[in-house]
Amino acid sequence: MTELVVNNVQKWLGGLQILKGASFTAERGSIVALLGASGSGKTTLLRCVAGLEQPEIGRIVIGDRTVLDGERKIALPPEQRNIGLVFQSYALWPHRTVRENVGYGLKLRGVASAEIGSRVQAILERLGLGHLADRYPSQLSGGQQQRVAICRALVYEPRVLLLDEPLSNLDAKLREEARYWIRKLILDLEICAILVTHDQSEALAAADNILLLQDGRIVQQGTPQEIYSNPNSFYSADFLGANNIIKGRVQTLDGAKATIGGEGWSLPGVVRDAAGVSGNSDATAVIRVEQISVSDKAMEGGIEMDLDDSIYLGDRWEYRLHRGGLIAKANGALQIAPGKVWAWIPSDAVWVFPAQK
Ligand SMILES: Nc1ncnc2c1ncn2[C@@H]1O[C@H](COP(=O)(O)OP(=O)(O)OP(=O)(O)O)[C@@H](O)[C@H]1O
Repeated sequence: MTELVVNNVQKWLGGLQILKGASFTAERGSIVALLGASGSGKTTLLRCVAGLEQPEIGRIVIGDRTVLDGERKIALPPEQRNIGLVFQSYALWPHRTVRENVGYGLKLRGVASAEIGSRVQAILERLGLGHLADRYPSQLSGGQQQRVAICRALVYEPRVLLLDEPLSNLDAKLREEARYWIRKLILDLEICAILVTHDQSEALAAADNILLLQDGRIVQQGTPQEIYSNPNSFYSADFLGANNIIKGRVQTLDGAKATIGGEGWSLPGVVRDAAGVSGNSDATAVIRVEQISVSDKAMEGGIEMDLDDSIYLGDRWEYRLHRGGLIAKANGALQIAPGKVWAWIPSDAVWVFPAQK
């Protein structure tokens, strides 16, 4: 069931158009990640859904209620939107206990104190914080503070939970755990969550759908698998994964099949964005690092390359390779001595795009 509809949202700030017509939908029991480079408009889009910014143009529907309609001049305030908000900074009140932090919004809305008590206790128990209810934020770890911020947003029983970089203040291990339990919580509660992040691994691991933003536009949307393995532009291909970015010239072009090459090298590949790619044009190829396999034994169909170094990374080795002007990185389980090697690069993993600066 669709819980959130965002249609052609456009927003100007300081005389500049920051959002240039964003449209998407989000379903109950799912997480949508807004992913993109710094300044691409992720936070502004989230703030528009929250009601903290009023877009000049567009329509936003939460549940069955239109909360924004630029044409009809409808713009409901945040407290009438049935949303929960979690900020990067958590924004807890330092002089209020955990229980008071979580219950304060209900009190402002005139909910009876007995009901506040039971709702606050229930959500604290659910997130494993029941025993910390009387502590102050300064007496909690970063991870616990983050859970309190999420409790405070969930205690309203919102239809849509809006999370702005909620994990970025946690250390790497806690972050990995948090994205797992937050995802589970949202699916269990059968609500819908919008997660702003600039961290691709967070979006890939936590979201059902990813919206990739560039310069105020959603340039691609899809499941994590679609976005990762089927990018429609150089920006999408480059934003995700660990990549080899290779500059060359189109040597042959036959429909979507292209050969790209340079001094002493040539690779068959597929054109992913045809605009600007033609016979003999400059081009840029993207090859995910994990797509290249390397062996010190001759491989049929492999290309001969020089291995300059094997670098130990703990869970794998990183190979530094070159052939003429072609420079690439690859991974493998074994150390390989510098010298002649063979690299296997499937042609459908060589993604050819128009030349990038
Ligand atoms: N109040 C404002 N007045 C003018 N420009 C603004 C204002 N707020 C944001 N911007 C600009 O809007 C653009 C988008 O900002 P936004 O914070 O939405 O990006 P973001 O993708 O969330 O970036 P980040 O990952 O760095 O938080 C940026 O260029 C920013 O400078």
